Amino acid sequence: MLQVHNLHFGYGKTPILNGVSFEAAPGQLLGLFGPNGSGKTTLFKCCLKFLKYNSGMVIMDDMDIQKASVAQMARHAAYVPQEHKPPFPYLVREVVLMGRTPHLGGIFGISKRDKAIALEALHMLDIRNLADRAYNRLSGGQRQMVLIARAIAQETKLLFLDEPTSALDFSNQIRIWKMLRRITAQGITVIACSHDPNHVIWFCHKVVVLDGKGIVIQGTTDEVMTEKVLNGIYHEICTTKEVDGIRMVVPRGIT
Ligand SMILES: Nc1ncnc2c1ncn2[C@@H]1O[C@H](COP(=O)(O)OP(=O)(O)OP(=O)(O)O)[C@@H](O)[C@H]1O
Repeated sequence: MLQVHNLHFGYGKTPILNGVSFEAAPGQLLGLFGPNGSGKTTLFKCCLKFLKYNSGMVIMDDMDIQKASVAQMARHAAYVPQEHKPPFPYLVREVVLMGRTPHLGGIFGISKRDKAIALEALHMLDIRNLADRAYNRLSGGQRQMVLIARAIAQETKLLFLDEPTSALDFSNQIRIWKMLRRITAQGITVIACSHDPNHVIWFCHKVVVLDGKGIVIQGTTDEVMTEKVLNGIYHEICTTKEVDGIRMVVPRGIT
């Protein structure tokens, strides 16, 4: 569970998050939505203690993150950044195994169980075939899936994903969003940024919309992802349609 109370943060004198408050319950997939530069990554970084917020409170389960050590944070939350390219040619299975670091047991180091969990995460993402490839020689989309596998292997109750399918083909996008929905059914809380309103409508339970100053609106996906709200964000270019019972956003005026 994640609770954010009245969070304030700015870069220097430029405020980005003004009194941000929201909650993501166990088993919820929460979408973080808003135009470029609206503060989504900044909010993630504040929640993960990569940035020090000016005031407010972030609670993970029962833990106030201000009082948490790095090791405690890593046992509570996994993070998939937008982009990550390490300089060393680690193998994919080594990168995924790094997700186990917060759980490694002292002198015993990596156990058979850790290896099995990492392997299972590769299976879940359907990328076992990449296990012995050098991570820094993969395509952007392949790297994105490896990072998601690493986060799954970390076995945390909270997952933060920054545009998790931005580099993926259509089929992999849908596969990954479905998988995120499946893991929420196990009680995991997933918070994911997305620029695709359809992904938010189809897969998220709740959504928080940011605008570079704070929250514009939040609520269930049906309440928030309306034509009116989307046209406010994207300057009147959206229309919503229903196809086979599935609601979708399409751009106006492209024919
Ligand atoms: N280190 C920094 N120093 C100063 N300003 C920053 C810094 N990082 C981000 N910003 C600014 O803060 C604002 C929010 O950026 P952020 O990356 O959080 O937005 P975002 O919603 O994640 O954007 P995108 O969808 O484009 O990834 C932007 O105006 C950005 O230029």
